[in-house]
Amino acid sequence: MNVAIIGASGYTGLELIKLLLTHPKFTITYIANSTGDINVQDLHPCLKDVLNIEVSKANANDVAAKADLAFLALPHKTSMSFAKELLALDVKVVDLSADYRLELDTYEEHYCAHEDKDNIPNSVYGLPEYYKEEISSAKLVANPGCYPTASLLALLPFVDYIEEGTQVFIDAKSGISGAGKKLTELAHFANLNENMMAYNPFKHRHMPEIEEKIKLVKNKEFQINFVPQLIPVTRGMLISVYATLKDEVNVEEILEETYKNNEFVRVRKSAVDIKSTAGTNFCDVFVARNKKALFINSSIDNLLRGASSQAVVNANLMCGFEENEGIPKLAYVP
Ligand SMILES: NC(=O)C1=CN([C@@H]2O[C@H](COP(=O)(O)OP(=O)(O)OC[C@H]3O[C@@H](n4cnc5c(N)ncnc54)[C@H](OP(=O)(O)O)[C@@H]3O)[C@@H](O)[C@H]2O)C=CC1
Ligand SMILES: CC(=O)N[C@@H](CCC(=O)OP(=O)(O)O)C(=O)O
Repeated sequence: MNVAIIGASGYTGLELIKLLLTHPKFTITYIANSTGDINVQDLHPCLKDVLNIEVSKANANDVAAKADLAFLALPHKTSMSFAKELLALDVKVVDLSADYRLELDTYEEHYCAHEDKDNIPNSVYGLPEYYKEEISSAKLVANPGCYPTASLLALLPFVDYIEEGTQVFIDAKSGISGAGKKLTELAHFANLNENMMAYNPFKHRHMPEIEEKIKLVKNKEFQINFVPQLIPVTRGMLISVYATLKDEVNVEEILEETYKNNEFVRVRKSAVDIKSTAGTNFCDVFVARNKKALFINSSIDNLLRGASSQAVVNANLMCGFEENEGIPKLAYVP
């Protein structure tokens, strides 16, 4: 199966290149960024003597001539214009941006005017543990955001047991690669080194994504109080959910039961850490209870489970391959 990567000069684009180079069923036949006219080895010096391919200026007709499926590792808004053209040319799309993740109203409230409204109903939310069947027959998969991936995998098993009307708090910590390769004052070494800070508390665009998916999957409405924070690491994401249960239920059993047939969620017996999932597609989850107080803890690699390896899992399912083909399990430890 021939595949294209658009946005190959970015952080998630590079992760896609690395995953697809060693994938047993996919072959990279086209890679692009906004300008083209450069060899991938000059774009990413880490690929010297590993991959020798010219990077093109992104063009949908060229993608359709060379590939059956395209990964869009593009900023939101840019993605939807490419996706629209590619789908019309019968190319399957896995979109890593936010463009097809939300219902139209929610999207337009938190992002911008949508330019491809017709394809929104055809898109499937690419969280395989909850949408596997739909992903398998999809032509367009909206890969979830990194924060929603880790938060939903932690929270969804417990939604039916949380006291309605109570507050759910999500404390979310991310490595700086979550912000992409663009330079910002926040990401400046002197600002982030040996430092930590919250940003956009209760206002982040992933809060409505989490609320919307809880409603769609579990038909329950919760006020999610989401606080993202930056920590001085390159990759990794640690989520801590705090909530109140209706009853003193066996939370360990609920978690084990939910994920017993899911290869890429590991239920841990103690609090999780980010190094054990870095470099992998795993989401590690741990749960603890103090009377009716609930603590759920999850960790992922924001660039992999939060973006590129989850995108390849979705592509595997869309193409009828095994979910785990070419998906990394060995963490960058120590
Ligand atoms: N980083 C992360 O942890 C996660 C990111 N995501 C999402 O994935 C997407 C990619 O993120 P990330 O890799 O971090 O972003 P980066 O900013 O690192 O890379 C963006 C890429 O998009 C390309 N691009 C921008 N505009 C165009 C255009 N008009 N035509 C062609 N290519 C274009 C850039 O190319 P050029 O070099 O030419 O500008 C670059 O390759 C985003 O939507 C992001 O929100 C999702 C989950 C996690
Ligand atoms: C650390 C950091 O800046 N993280 C990004 C989220 C990355 C991500 O998953 O964003 P998408 O919804 O665009 O896919 C942010 O807060 O905007």
